[in-house]
Amino acid sequence: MLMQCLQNQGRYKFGQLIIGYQTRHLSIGGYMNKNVKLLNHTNTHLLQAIHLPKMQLIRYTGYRANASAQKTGMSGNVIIISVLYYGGTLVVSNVLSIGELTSISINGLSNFYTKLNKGNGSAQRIWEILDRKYEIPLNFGIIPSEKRKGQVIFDNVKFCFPARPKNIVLDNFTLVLRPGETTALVGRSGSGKTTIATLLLRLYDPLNGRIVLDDVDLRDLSPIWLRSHIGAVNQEPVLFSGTIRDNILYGLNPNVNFTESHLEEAVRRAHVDEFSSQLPDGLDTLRGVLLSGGQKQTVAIARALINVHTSVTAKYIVIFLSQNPTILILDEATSALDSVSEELVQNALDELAKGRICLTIAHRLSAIRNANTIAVLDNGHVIEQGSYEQLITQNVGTFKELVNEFMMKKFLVYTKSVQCMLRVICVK
Ligand SMILES: Nc1ncnc2c1ncn2[C@@H]1O[C@H](COP(=O)(O)OP(=O)(O)OP(=O)(O)O)[C@@H](O)[C@H]1O
Repeated sequence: MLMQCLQNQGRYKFGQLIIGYQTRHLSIGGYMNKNVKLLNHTNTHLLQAIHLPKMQLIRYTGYRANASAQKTGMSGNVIIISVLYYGGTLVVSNVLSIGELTSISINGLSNFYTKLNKGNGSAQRIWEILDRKYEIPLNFGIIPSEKRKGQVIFDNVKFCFPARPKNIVLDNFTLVLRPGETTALVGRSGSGKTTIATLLLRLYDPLNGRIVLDDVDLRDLSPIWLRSHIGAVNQEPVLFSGTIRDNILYGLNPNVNFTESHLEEAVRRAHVDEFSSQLPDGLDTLRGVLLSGGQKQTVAIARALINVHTSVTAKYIVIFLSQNPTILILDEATSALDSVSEELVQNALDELAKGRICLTIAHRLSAIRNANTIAVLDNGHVIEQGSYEQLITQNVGTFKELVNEFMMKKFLVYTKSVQCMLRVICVK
């Protein structure tokens, strides 16, 4: 109701609505902890990225939640007093013993007290998050008058996360992402691939060096403008409570000319329909958060796809959404899919990447084979770079090792499944 009402009044964007969604549940004490969990560190970035820190709205919904919690508390008290009053009359008329009445009251009181404490703890966490100061101010920086088509350059970037200042993640990292080209990042786990995507989204600033988009340092650009030009699908797409449809459409600019057929096409191409059609309410099934990892990824891909399609006539990620993104980040976007769906979805993503600056991070060969350039990362810098054909023909090198390891893993999986099949046949 609240969301509908505010949306009708055009007081905030659809993405903001999600927070309304989350906080709305605060009024139902039992759900409080579950929903507050969503507001963790990563999601604070998410809020930044989808322009959510409109404190007014969040505070508004926070107050609403607070008011609702108070109402719940008060109604609880009224119920207890009524029970005591009515129970007292039953005791007087010997229908109920004092012991029975006391057990009912103590039970009710302890439930109420537990919920009250849970509510207090959760509300505190929300306020802590709302009171956080953003290190990267959102409403600051250049908003270029025209859409950028140029290249992204990571120029001698050095970076470590503030939480681990001694762990240098990137050192002397230099890479050029060219418009219309797909650049794939490969490397062992922990080599810094996702960190590069994080820096491109300007969730952190480098310690040394710079990242430039069309000769402009990202630090000089408006973060809101920058993020609105980046589309991303990541390893663990964040889905909110609400329907699958809400999760695909969230962040979609309400002013764009969106039609149901755009949604249907994105759903079909991302293969969301394969599982949504089995659900009783299809795309309108609630609790999008209960989907499997692979299903969540398809929903995130549908998000990215719909933004591209609606922008043709008329807004990732998973997490970040943008209207016809100039830059596309695919961070293990198909890692949770089975091999058949992976191939189909990969084709859709390859098409999505056309004409954009695409940064793809993947462990699977199928996701990088078509990349124009593959950069192999080790200890935070590029050690090998070239096309798939160039790198694969090298006799030695990290890329070759990674490919061999990948082939070996694939072979082991294959032999295991053959063994299983043979066992089933023998048992039969
Ligand atoms: N938020 C964070 N705070 C502190 N350290 C972090 C944070 N995120 C990542 N790291 C560290 O930074 C290094 C690089 O992590 P990153 O996620 O970029 O690696 P990756 O190459 O993407 O790995 P994977 O292939 O497993 O996803 C790791 O040592 C990791 O522990």
